[in-house]
Amino acid sequence: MSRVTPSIRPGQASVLHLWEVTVRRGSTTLLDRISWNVDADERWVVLGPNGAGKTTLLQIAAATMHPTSGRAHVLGERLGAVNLADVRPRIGFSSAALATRVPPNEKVRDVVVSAGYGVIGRWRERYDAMDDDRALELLDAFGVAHLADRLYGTLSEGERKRTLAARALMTDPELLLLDEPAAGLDLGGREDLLGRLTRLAADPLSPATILVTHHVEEIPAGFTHVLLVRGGAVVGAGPLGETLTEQSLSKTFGLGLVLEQRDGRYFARAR
Ligand SMILES: Nc1ncnc2c1ncn2[C@@H]1O[C@H](COP(=O)(O)OP(=O)(O)OP(=O)(O)O)[C@@H](O)[C@H]1O
Repeated sequence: MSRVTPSIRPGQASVLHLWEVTVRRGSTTLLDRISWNVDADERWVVLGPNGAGKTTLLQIAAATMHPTSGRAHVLGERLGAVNLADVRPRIGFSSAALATRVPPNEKVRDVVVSAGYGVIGRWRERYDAMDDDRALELLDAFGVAHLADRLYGTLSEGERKRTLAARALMTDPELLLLDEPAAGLDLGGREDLLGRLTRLAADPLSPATILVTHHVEEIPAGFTHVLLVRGGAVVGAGPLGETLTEQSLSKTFGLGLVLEQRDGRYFARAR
């Protein structure tokens, strides 16, 4: 598949715009001239095998890492030209790395509400009743409001994932980043979470969303676009229906795959 041709400047609706973004660490190239644009009304899946560069890409999108070369605009701000701390509160981010940093003795409602201050773990910040109401509303949207007063450390893997997804939305972000939100969930937990993400995707008021996964089965119905990555480079990018094919998926994972689609969901197996 040919390299995606980028426009030079981000458009009006662009929330993320990468142009020839390369990330190197020593002699290793983590990302190799990635060009990619995400508009405000789009819901993207980033799909690729282990080590493809997905988490690195998400760190650029989260404004927590600079490219070694190339240009990255996040929410209209060019990385390197602005203080990244100004951009970060406008981004909701849920990841396995964050999950391990939440103190186990933190109340679930506080895990969510403390996102308003960009901190992990409630300390001396003052939150008003509206913040607490919003945190409860979001916990409810992910089906875990009944756990609001439990300690985070007592939650199951699936309950933690849902709590962190609620936290990611607490600041009403303009860009929502979900790194493997369904990893480690059982079948029921995965399907429940995907149903909630499908409803989120369908809401026109929801932020632009980027979801990283290894599995096509974890693509929520209603997501609109896919970025396929392998070896730090783009294999394909565009509307899901036309970009995610047996051929492109096989190329992304380096093996012959059969891909099936039913009711907006995808299923893959080795040929
Ligand atoms: N500081 C570093 N120095 C050298 N190589 C690195 C460094 N950080 C990451 N890498 C390598 O870069 C590649 C991309 O890593 P990344 O975590 O972005 O991949 P990923 O697609 O998220 O993988 P996974 O699906 O396994 O989580 C991996 O091969 C990783 O080992």
